Amino acid sequence: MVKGTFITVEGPDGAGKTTVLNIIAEELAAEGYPIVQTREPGGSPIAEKIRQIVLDKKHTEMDPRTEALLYAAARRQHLIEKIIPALEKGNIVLCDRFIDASIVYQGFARKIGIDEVLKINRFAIENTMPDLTIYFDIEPKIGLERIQKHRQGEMNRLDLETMEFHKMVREGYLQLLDRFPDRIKKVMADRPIEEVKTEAKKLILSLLVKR
Ligand SMILES: Nc1ncnc2c1ncn2[C@@H]1O[C@H](COP(=O)(O)OP(=O)(O)OP(=O)(O)O)[C@@H](O)[C@H]1O
Ligand SMILES: Cc1cn([C@H]2C[C@H](O)[C@@H](COP(=O)(O)O)O2)c(=O)[nH]c1=O
Repeated sequence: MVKGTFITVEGPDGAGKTTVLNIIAEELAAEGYPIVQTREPGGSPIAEKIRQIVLDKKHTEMDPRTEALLYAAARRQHLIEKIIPALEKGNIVLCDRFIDASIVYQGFARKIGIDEVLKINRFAIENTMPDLTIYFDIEPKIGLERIQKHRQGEMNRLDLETMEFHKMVREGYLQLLDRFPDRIKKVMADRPIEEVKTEAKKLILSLLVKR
């Protein structure tokens, strides 16, 4: 039986997910919570190798379905090697992106189709879904400007997509938010880091007290 709590963060590129998750993970760990922080694509040795392939700027010829399969494969390996064992031990797993990213980026923005992408992801995750997903909402222009300003050298293949693609990503997330209001909670991410962190942490703590 799974004893832990599975929490994911999602949102357009540059929304501040990683920055805020790092702070929350550190604070919760210092407060005594058993935290396992991880990310997608990646989070385990094999999945990190897949990450290098899928995000490589040189791979401009990658087919959308190949891309979707690589994300799903990385997800499967990460789940089996890291997420499920951590949940079985009763940890709180904080994961930077998960299945919603595939639904939005590959299903919606790449136009493969949400049902097609869901099918391969159901195969990958069986029935392990997050207990809570915090969606960091931001206009893509602001998110991309943040990335360009602070970490231009680290722009990956997806960051370099068209503005139209990034607008579709946000639109896709907003549709998911409407579809799964019990699981996905929105935080406005175009505010100072401290404010975004406080609101996201509140959502996490309110879930933890219920369990
Ligand atoms: N609230 C904020 N206000 C201003 N700058 C921010 C804020 N949050 C994060 N940043 C900065 O924006 C940049 C992108 O942040 P971060 O890498 O955390 O975003 P992300 O959502 O994880 O992006 P990606 O999904 O592309 O990895 C970083 O350089 C970070 O310092
Ligand atoms: C899990 C997942 C991710 N993506 C995209 C989203 C981002 O543009 C990159 C990951 O980079 P990050 O700096 O670690 O956020 O990959 C995707 O398209 N599909 C997915 O399933």
